[in-house]
Amino acid sequence: MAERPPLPPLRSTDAMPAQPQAIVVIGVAGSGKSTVARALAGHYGFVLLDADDFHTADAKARMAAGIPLTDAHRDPWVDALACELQRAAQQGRSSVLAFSGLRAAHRQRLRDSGVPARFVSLHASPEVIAARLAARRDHFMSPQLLASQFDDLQLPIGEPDVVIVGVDRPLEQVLDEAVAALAGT
Ligand SMILES: Nc1ncnc2c1ncn2[C@@H]1O[C@H](COP(=O)(O)OP(=O)(O)O)[C@@H](O)[C@H]1O
Ligand SMILES: O=C(O)[C@H](O)[C@@H](O)[C@H](O)[C@H](O)COP(=O)(O)O
Repeated sequence: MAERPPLPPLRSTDAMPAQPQAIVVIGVAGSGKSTVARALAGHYGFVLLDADDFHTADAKARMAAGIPLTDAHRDPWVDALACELQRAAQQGRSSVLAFSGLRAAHRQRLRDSGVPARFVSLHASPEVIAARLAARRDHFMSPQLLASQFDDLQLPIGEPDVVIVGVDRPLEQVLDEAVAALAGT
């Protein structure tokens, strides 16, 4: 992954359970999943997993060419992510996973991994996200794919283990809200 700047420190006020668990940071491309997941992993002392690191070369080439993944492409990738959550848990480690999680069935696949999971869903308008994607460098994902990302997004309405965080504000505020929302779950 590309080098990213250091993040601001967070207050560590919330007690996290001893049983290994997963926090899954979801949202469309450019919503801030990798950035927020990295900060949360540091905050809680959890293992950081980024779903971008588990794509095949073919899948990355497809996205770089501006062709969206289909669910048939995503299915084995999500299976591999569920295995990674299990692997960390078997080692007694909790994890934070950055994962698009656009499809309800794929969120459910991670729940079905057996690792207790909570989700942080990052939301902003297409205009805000488009500006961030346009400014992002050194990433395989074509900014042209944003429209298809919103088309494929099945909002996590009625999923009680999902907290929704608006990201149209400075990162420090996004992180504070995510930590506070997770503490309330
Ligand atoms: N709250 C924020 N305010 C401004 N820029 C942000 C914020 N969160 C993330 N970014 C920037 O937006 C871009 C996309 O973030 P990234 O973490 O790569 O998103 P994703 O993993 O969801 O594709 C990056 O350049 C990142 O530095
Ligand atoms: O960081 C990003 O820009 C995105 O997460 C990007 O990497 C892509 O969206 C997924 O990895 C592919 O999966 P989906 O087609 O399910 O979004």
